[in-house]
Amino acid sequence: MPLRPSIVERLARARGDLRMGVPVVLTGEGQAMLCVAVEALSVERLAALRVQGAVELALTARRAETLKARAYDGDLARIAVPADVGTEWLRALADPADDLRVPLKGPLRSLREGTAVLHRAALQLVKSAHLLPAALLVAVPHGLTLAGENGLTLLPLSEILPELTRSSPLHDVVHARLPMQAAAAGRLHVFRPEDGGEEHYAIEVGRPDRSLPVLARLHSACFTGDVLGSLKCDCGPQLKAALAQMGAAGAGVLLYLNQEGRGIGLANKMRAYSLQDQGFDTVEANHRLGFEDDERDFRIGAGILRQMGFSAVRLLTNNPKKLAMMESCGLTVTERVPLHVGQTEQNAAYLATKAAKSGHLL
Ligand SMILES: Nc1nc2c(ncn2[C@@H]2O[C@H](COP(=O)(O)OP(=O)(O)OP(=O)(O)O)[C@@H](O)[C@H]2O)c(=O)[nH]1
Ligand SMILES: [Zn+2]
Repeated sequence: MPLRPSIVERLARARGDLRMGVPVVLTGEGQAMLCVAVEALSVERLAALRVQGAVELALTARRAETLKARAYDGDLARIAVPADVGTEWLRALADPADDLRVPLKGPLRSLREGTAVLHRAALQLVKSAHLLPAALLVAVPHGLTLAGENGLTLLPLSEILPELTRSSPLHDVVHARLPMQAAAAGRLHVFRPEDGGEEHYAIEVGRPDRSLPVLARLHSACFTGDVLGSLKCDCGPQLKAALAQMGAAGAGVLLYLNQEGRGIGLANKMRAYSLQDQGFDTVEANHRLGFEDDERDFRIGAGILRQMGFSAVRLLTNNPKKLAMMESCGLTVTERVPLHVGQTEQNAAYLATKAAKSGHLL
């Protein structure tokens, strides 16, 4: 292997850069652009970007819709950033926290000339870094030289696009016995992706027969529900009930997928909770932040199950998308096992919204 980092390694580095507010350089379609995440932007970096050229803001069409800004590129909007605005102006466009208090943010001039391919990649990158989906971009004439001279991560579009859409291979780095309250015969496997992303866990209960459909649960991390016992969702009781059911049956597999907040990360989920306190439901809150309802990659769970030798599942879920994704990844779902536990007064509206808007089965 050469010393130079591969594109997968540079992408992992770029996510770290973006979280720290360090620019990366995107190239493609004969263009080069500096890119910084708005959430991590400092006053000094904004000044340094302005020295390089005109600054543009990329927002998802979801966020643009709330801001009443034109999204000429379909799924995203490119907004011209006036020379006299500061980081606060930009942050207010990225973060809906004070939308209700300050509804008119603008006027916003959307750009329609040229291409949005680098902007699109920039938004995918900041999302994958679990930041607010808002990026600042500046076109520069010599991206390669600029990156080399300033030690910036260079990301050619042709190399990163396939990586941004594929699911990284995962490796079972370690597994060990873990007796649990719900099942004395437990075993925890830690799966680590090759792309430097989140690790995921598989909890095997008993020794499930690989030739038979296994009782399985794909559980997405919910720090608030799983650990703190939040009453706003049903995650904690679902986790407990799934393990208890596997313990009682003597066999099963629970995947604990680190896709907090349906894939947007805990900070963004807390932003969504704050919007929910302003009266928006779980889906509306995601949209106002600029995300889709559900940003999870369900292929990960299917991949882990296959790697563990399972080909058929009895899936504990109320989410039809999980069933569809299992099937499309080549796993047979022989049965959906409903998992209705943990309904509270506080989560009744949340569960009703999931049923009405996200197709959850009651
Ligand atoms: N963005 C966002 N995420 C939430 C909210 N409430 C819970 N979550 C997250 O939603 C996910 C719930 O995951 P799962 O328990 O796998 O749920 P599901 O898709 O409803 O499917 P089943 O439980 O299998 O029926 C977790 O990642 C939670 O952190 C919310 O209001 N906003
Ligand atoms: Zn939850």
